[in-house]
Amino acid sequence: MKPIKIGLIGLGVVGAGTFNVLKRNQEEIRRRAGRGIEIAMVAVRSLERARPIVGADCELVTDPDLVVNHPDIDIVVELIGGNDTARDLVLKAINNGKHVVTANKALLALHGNEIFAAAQAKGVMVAFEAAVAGGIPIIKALREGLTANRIESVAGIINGTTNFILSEMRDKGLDFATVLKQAQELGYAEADPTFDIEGVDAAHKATIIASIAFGIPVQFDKAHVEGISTLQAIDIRYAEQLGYRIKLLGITKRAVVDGVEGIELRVHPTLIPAKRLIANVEGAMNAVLVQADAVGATLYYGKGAGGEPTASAVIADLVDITRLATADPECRVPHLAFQPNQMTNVAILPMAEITTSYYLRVYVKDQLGVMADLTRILADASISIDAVMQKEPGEGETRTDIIILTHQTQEKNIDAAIGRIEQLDAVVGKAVKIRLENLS
Ligand SMILES: NC(=O)c1ccc[n+]([C@@H]2O[C@H](COP(=O)([O-])OP(=O)(O)OC[C@H]3O[C@@H](n4cnc5c(N)ncnc54)[C@H](O)[C@@H]3O)[C@@H](O)[C@H]2O)c1
Ligand SMILES: N[C@@H](CCO)C(=O)O
Ligand code: NA
Repeated sequence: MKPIKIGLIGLGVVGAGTFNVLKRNQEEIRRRAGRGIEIAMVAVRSLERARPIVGADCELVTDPDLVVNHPDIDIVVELIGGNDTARDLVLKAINNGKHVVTANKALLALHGNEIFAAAQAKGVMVAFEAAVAGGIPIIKALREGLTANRIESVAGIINGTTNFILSEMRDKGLDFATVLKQAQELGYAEADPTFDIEGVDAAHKATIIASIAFGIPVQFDKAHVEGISTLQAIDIRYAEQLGYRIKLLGITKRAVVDGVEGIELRVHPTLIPAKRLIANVEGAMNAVLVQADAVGATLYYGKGAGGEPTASAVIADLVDITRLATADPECRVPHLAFQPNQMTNVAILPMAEITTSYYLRVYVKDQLGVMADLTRILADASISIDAVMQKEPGEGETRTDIIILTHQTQEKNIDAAIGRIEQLDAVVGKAVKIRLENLS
């Protein structure tokens, strides 16, 4: 059988990784796919930089339209990132009857519904394993391996850059800016690293996960997104003293509020008990914890970023498409796990309605009665306390930190209580609130 022909757009970290792995393992991959996978054309910005990577035989162009319009290309691999051009190119490729592989989570989180509908109409596949947790086959696991289950929740460390930053800050006491620079040099960070730091990249991935886990459309605009830029080193230390690690988690889970089913979809720094496996995922590594009714908890761990780990996922998609290209479209795995006409409209819940536990840090004047005031306000709001830590004021200081861990309550309750706490005379400035998940 003749090799399947690939057109690659973008030869950066992931593009070059894909080229290298395909070349290195081509014989093994051919034996698995049933036919060869050949990169026939690559669209790049700089021909000079690309030639040494692709070698003499591959056609190099600077116009990506030549790739998506080429009659002999079967699969277009989009690895340029961003939204507008990538959306245009992917839709053109689909309309030209080509299958698409993309690592672009931003594109799918924002335009996935449109892209999957177009692909469905044309009978082509859009594969995106690399878009979520890079090399970890989490899309495969959720869409296929766990297909018997009702999925209850997914919680993951799904941004390598921020996990690397949090780990290095905690372990080595390095400052934020130094570690971010290292993450950029190592090829983990997005072109715009604020996407990593502010939780946007993780929210793109969580949005895609929510859709596949629960059979709902992709709805990035409904996700709650908080990053690590305002996280203070002192809270990482206090959390550790209380037996917790702070991780940036992407969380999506089923919830019932006032008898109505909803879906939580949120990204924020989260305290996790230090003894949990996922709390010990360090550096740029990713991990995704899935709770499902039949299988129970399963944990997926590996490299979520970097050229070759991400290429591993891109090429797995190429092999899948190669195997399924001639199959009846009805028999292929649905893009979002559920058949397109079986998606539901369960609403994403507003943050006020979500339920979790909390870490509170309140900076107080060290005076009699302040602890009693804090506990009374929490008791009035029916919020029970799990642990309290009061720090001794430093030498010559009259103010100190009180740290409280709460049991589960709704976000609107804790916010109302914090409002009252901040009005106390003894309380200085704003309270720090960090969500806490036991992830048992
Ligand atoms: N780097 C990772 O670890 C990683 C992991 C998973 C997913 N991703 C995703 O993979 C995609 C690519 O990421 P990357 O890290 O390789 O980025 P990158 O910046 O290293 O590479 C992108 C390349 O595309 C080229 N490019 C941009 N516009 C182009 C155009 N119109 N025509 C031709 N070339 C063009 C750029 O010159 C650059 O070489 C992004 O969507 C990213 O979110 C990256
Ligand atoms: N910037 C992303 C790349 C992988 O999607 C990360 O740090 O995880
Ligand atoms: Na993946």
